[in-house]
Amino acid sequence: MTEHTLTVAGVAVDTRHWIGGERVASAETFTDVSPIDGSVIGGISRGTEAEAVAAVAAAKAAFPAWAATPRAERARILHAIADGVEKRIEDLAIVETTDNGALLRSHRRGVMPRVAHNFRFFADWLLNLEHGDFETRGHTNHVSWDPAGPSVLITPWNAPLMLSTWKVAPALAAGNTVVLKPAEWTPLTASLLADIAAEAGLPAGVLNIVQGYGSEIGDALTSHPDVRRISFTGSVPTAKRITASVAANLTPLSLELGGKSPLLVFADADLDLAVDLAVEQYDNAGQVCLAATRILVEESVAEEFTRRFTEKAATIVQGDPRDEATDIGPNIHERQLEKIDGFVRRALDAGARAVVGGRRGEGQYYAPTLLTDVAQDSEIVQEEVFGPVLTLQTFTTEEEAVRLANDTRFGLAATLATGDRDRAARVTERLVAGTVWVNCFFVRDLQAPFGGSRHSGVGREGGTWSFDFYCDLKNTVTAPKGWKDHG
Ligand SMILES: NC(=O)C1=CN([C@@H]2O[C@H](COP(=O)(O)OP(=O)(O)OC[C@H]3O[C@@H](n4cnc5c(N)ncnc54)[C@H](O)[C@@H]3O)[C@@H](O)[C@H]2O)C=CC1
Ligand SMILES: O=C(O)/C=C/C=C(\O)C(=O)O
Repeated sequence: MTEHTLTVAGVAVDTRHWIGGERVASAETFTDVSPIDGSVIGGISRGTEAEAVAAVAAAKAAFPAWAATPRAERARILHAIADGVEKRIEDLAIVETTDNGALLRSHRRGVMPRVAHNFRFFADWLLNLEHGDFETRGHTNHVSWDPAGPSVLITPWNAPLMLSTWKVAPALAAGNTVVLKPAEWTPLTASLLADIAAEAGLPAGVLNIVQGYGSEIGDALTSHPDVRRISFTGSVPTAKRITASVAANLTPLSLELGGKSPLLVFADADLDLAVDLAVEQYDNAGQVCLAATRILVEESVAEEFTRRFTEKAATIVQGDPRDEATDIGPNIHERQLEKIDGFVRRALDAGARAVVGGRRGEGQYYAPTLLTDVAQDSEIVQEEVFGPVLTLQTFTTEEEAVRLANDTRFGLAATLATGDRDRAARVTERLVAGTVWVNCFFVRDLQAPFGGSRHSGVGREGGTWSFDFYCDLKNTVTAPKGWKDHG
């Protein structure tokens, strides 16, 4: 324990950066606050450009040796990190919940096991890399995956360790070194990951973590000429800024951004299932990029759907995310709550009706909200709120349903509730979305491509898409003749 250690729910967390295998403190700190009750968790090193540059230098220095480390050894260390995550699931879960307010039970049973899986999955991916050689007019083509170099990974607060390790694990497996910049509202579990990685034997400089405000250190990271890959999850405005900053170096960029995804409920659907799917969109207090926040219901069942939805929504337990019985915790930050409430106020002023909720609760909690009487071109239908706010619109034909579903600038996901397979196939084909769920939601598999079209992102993550992004793919074509030993 040092003066830089915080005790968070009984867990020791270092508040400094992790650069070149050492803890580095900034002269200044920023204050980390728990959304559960607004209490101050403590001061975290407030990174400067100098520390951002030092982290890239450490990643650059460590790159040749890590890239040359045999695959089996890289995979072994990644599995050791997964072991470390599994041993510390309880610590990681309670620290994450304290920091971002998402449900403790989800962190324990779902999220942190997935964090370990991220490392195991990409370790195994590395060991099974293969693209069979193939021939062109007698010449042999051989594909190889060269590590790309230092990679900057910038991550958000809504699923901090899960979304960070989604990037860290494939980058490390591919042989890249990493500078991770966690979101300033949720800095803690990244620091624990540094401890776990060091204990697992990850060499110094292979994983570096710089804490701080994106607005202060983001450009230093993303415009750095030694950075070979950048992967970002977060908002569209920040993505645009990063895109501009990488232009000088043409640094390859992966962007996973927001959404305004539809849930289409057809009259032939199992209505109870459709209602369950709709209420699920409040999970994590609506702070999920994939959330289907626009409910589109076929006119003939809209009244009944709304009745059942309202009944079901009334049973949602909102409160302390550490309680097993809680369904929805707080929103991340006062600033975010003001943003959410602003969206709702403006929608109500414009004539929307709050069938459910429509106001702030105590502290950092926002009442689960369903708004009807909203126009397709209104702000509340077009913009990502990132809070527990859903809209409900109706349609009368399949054609209209598809048109409304596709009519935003996003294209991340879509969910269908229908009892008709042919309809599901027809509609799915016409939807602009990176993921379509039919009669289900949030069934996720790391093998699947994940990401969005239009303003929802650039590129895909998951499986081969993540792994290949962090590599310089090379095809070597060898002639059949010319070898001295063959004459
Ligand atoms: N798609 C998603 O998963 C997410 C979407 N959002 C959306 O963004 C809205 C605003 O949330 P914010 O926290 O402000 O998102 P943000 O996009 O500003 O933050 C995400 C990450 O980007 C970093 N960042 C900020 N400015 C940067 C810069 N100039 N260069 C490099 N990195 C920078 C932040 O420090 C953080 O680590 C939300 O209301 C929501 O609509 C936010 C988080 C996640
Ligand atoms: O958990 C997943 O598989 C994906 C989660 C993605 C988000 O919550 C996000 O990017 O906001």
